[in-house]
Amino acid sequence: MHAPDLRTLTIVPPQGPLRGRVMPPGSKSITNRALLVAGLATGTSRLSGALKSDDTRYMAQALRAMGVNVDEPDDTTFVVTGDGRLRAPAAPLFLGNAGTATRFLTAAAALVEGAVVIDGDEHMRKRPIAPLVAALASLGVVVEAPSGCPPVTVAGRGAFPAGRVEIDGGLSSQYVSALLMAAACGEGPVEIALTGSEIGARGYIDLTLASMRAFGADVEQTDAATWRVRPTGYRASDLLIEPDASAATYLWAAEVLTGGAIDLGVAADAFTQPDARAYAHIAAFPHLPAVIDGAQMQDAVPTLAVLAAFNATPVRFTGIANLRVKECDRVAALAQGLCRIRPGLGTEEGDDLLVASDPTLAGQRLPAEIDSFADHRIAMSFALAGLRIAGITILDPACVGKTYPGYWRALASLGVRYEGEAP
Ligand SMILES: O=C(O)C1=C[C@@H](OP(=O)(O)O)[C@@H](O)[C@H](O)C1
Ligand SMILES: C=C(OP(=O)(O)O)C(=O)O
Repeated sequence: MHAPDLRTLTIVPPQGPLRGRVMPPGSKSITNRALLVAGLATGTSRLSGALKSDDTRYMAQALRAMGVNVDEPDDTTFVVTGDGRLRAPAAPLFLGNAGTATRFLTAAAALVEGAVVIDGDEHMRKRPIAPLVAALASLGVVVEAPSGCPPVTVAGRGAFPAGRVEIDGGLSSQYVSALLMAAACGEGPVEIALTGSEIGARGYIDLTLASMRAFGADVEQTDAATWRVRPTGYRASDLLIEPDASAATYLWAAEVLTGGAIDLGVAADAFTQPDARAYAHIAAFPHLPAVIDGAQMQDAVPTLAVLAAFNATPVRFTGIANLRVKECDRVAALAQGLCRIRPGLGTEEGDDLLVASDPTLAGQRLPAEIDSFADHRIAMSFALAGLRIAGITILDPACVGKTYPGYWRALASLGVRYEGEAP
């Protein structure tokens, strides 16, 4: 019943607390970083605990198309063998709606000798990449993206130019991560400096630095907004990838919403990913703070916003302007979904989201069709509302395959049923 090819999924609220053990899949962010840097290394790297999902499949396929050998001996392992070079792919690299793969490979394409076209689906084609393109061009890379979004064409000349590059990471920290990772394969040292406003997602830069260092890169922060990357290239390495913190937020929220006990097999403070910061808020439920700054836990905002609907008091989400350029406009999608459940439950105020909150929602039957906008996080977070409200239907439930293909099965393993499914 919870097969991912269904067009809609209506959740039956469980009768009691959810209990059991569910391990979230491997981190998307770390898997796609590790795949890239392992692909740039010389030798064989074994990545275990990895995520297998749409986003990581696109990265793996793109690397294969550029001559890297990527084997998949089991459901959670990639074995990557490279020779320190990327070759020109025969066809455009299609990366679906994987922001990490698209941004990271745009910078890495400069390492190819020849043309690389980086493209994605209709959603990716609306996600801005102009700041990264401008930064690469300023270093002398021949690159263009006429619409400011993919497709991007890079005419690589086999090396990443040395020098200093400035980048505005305000719209996406992935631009900065992309430059950092490619820079280790520079012709000489590369200095990467942030301009513009402070980037929201510093934690993702830390993840990038950790992945680079795990594969032998030499990168140092020279001041609050500048990194210097030495031209070491990468050394093949084995890596155990931690579970995905963003995926964990749904399980933490399911636990507090149902008063249950879900063992994730990993403590909240063991994560190195930014979204693990959401745990402290989730653990405070139903007393979430009046204002949550989502900047440092961006992908957890949909989870927190749906949880906030059941909170004792209203919650305002700030620092979330760049949620408008994720897989969909998440600020608008969250407001719309919340209002489908009950008019006025979610309101956009500028770029803030105000969740009115109403603990009496729990236990009611409020049939609502939630448009996922092809966004895995919208689908997964509104499923949480379905744990306490009868009649919540998620449209396009298969979109969870972007980062958590086993999500519906994971909830089912905890005792959640879907309408039409035998009890
Ligand atoms: O670097 C990463 O792995 C990510 C950075 C964040 O995106 P932005 O930097 O575009 O905000 C986050 O939303 C995305 O899911 C993963
Ligand atoms: C924003 C996300 O993904 P990406 O930018 O990697 O496509 C996400 O997974 O929530």
